[in-house]
Amino acid sequence: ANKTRHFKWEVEYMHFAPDCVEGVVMGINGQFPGPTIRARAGDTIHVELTNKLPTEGVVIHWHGIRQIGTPWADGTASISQCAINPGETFVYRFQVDKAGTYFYHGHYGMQRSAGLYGSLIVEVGEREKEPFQYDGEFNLLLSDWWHKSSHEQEVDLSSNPMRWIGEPQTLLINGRGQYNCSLAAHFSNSSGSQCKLRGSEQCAPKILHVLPNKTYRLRIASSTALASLNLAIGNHKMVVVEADGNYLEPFSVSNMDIYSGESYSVLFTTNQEPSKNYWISISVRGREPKTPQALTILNYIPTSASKLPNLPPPVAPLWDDYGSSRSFSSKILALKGSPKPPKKHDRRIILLNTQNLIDGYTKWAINNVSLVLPATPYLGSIRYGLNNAFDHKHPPENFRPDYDVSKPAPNQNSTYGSGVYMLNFNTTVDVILQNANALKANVSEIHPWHLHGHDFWVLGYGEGRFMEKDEMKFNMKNPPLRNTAVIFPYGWTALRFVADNPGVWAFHCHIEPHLHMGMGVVFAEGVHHVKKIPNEALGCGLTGKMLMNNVHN
Ligand SMILES: O=C1O[C@H]([C@@H](O)CO)C(O)=C1O
Repeated sequence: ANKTRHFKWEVEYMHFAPDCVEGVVMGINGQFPGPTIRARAGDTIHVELTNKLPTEGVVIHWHGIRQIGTPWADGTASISQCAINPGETFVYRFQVDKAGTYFYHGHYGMQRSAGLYGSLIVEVGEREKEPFQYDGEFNLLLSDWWHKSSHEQEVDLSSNPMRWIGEPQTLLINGRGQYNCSLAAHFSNSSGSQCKLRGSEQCAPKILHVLPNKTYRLRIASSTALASLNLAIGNHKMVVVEADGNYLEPFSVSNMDIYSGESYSVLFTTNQEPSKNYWISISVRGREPKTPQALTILNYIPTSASKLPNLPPPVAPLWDDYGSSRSFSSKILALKGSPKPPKKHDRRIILLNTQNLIDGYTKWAINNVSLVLPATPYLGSIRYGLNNAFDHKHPPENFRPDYDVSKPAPNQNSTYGSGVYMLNFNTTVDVILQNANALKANVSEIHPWHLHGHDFWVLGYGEGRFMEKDEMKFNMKNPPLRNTAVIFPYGWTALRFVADNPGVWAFHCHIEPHLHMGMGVVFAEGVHHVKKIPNEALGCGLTGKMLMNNVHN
């Protein structure tokens, strides 16, 4: 039988030392990361969220949950709801319809960077079975951490000239990392010192205790604000079986890339020498690494957990070895029997990603429009026909045919916009994400794009500018279903989804500072089918005024 799982949460700032340096984190019920939600497919999650932040609003997005029939519970400020004010309580009530590894996080300003995140794990329904077997499981929620507050980061990003937030000080595994020391200092020839941890500190790594000759499931999700990651387990192969809540055709790797917004399950077998322990390492990929590897230990019971591995930690592929990144991505294919994409698209939207300047402010723009979120959340304004709530100019479907994606833009200026891509209900939409050169010559960055309210099929990746003939190479046989997909430097990525979920949905770069600088678009479909939106989601902007007028009339 399906259950409703009740949670009462309070979001508040608290002192914490995620990387052994005390700072302030945004925690939930005194915990950082927030509490793990565990449920079964078909269950209803009921979170009564009270904002205990003294002076700022908050929302929580349930990343990977499609919110079918509950678009107001998607937790995106200015899109699905008004931010919850200090002292107020908002109820998130939604169904988790599909088993998988998910997480939740703040979706307002830079609150994810402030530490507002946690795991959401959906097990298969009572009478269902996973298509693989294992003896035990662990959960790794990965994130990155700065010593500057998220408020200072926001001011820095919004300044003229922009001050970039820089690379994170520390990578965190389950909210724990070590700043300025390494568990494996004895293997490095740099001056790094050996961490002195007794195990009771907030930053002490969570060790994975395993029995020999068993198979374990590792659930992994990346909530990083910026970093692209690579995970490896010393001496152990991993079999990748799930991505973003969808089963994959299993494949074996010795290390794997994980971009912000992605989740995976891998299986590994404890078939190594049991008198030793092994490293689990998280390293930076895709940006010049200035952040040391994060480490924890795979401990073979009954070997002492404090015995450090006698080999150096795994070495990740070089940060700019995109060949290795592409090769990993190309192995991700849907498990046989998974839903297949419709053969034809009804509409194809091509989205050029550029870094721009608007009056000297550094921004990211999509087809030359940098997203600014309106004061009235779109879901309410579209549902109730409040036409002045956002730009009614349709955002562009494409970009200039003579644009050279391999060079800095000849005209680096762009415009602000809050327009919406209105999708016809139940139609098939292709999105081609087109990467380009950033402001500086010879720079093009990785961007993991995340879609709310849907999974999409990843039909293919290519280099250079997308051409109509590239669709001949789309994988129509077993493309993976996902909610996040990366664009590689100077490349394109082709996605297909069916606009079958009434609501308004963000589609954006999951690098939090990039979204903050405008790197996203908004899709809306079937909004007239949306049932009564709770008033608590509407109490701001023009919908707030509408509610007040209704009371008075
Ligand atoms: O948005 C960004 O800005 C910086 C750099 O381009 C300018 O400082 C960077 O690395 C980003 O990803």
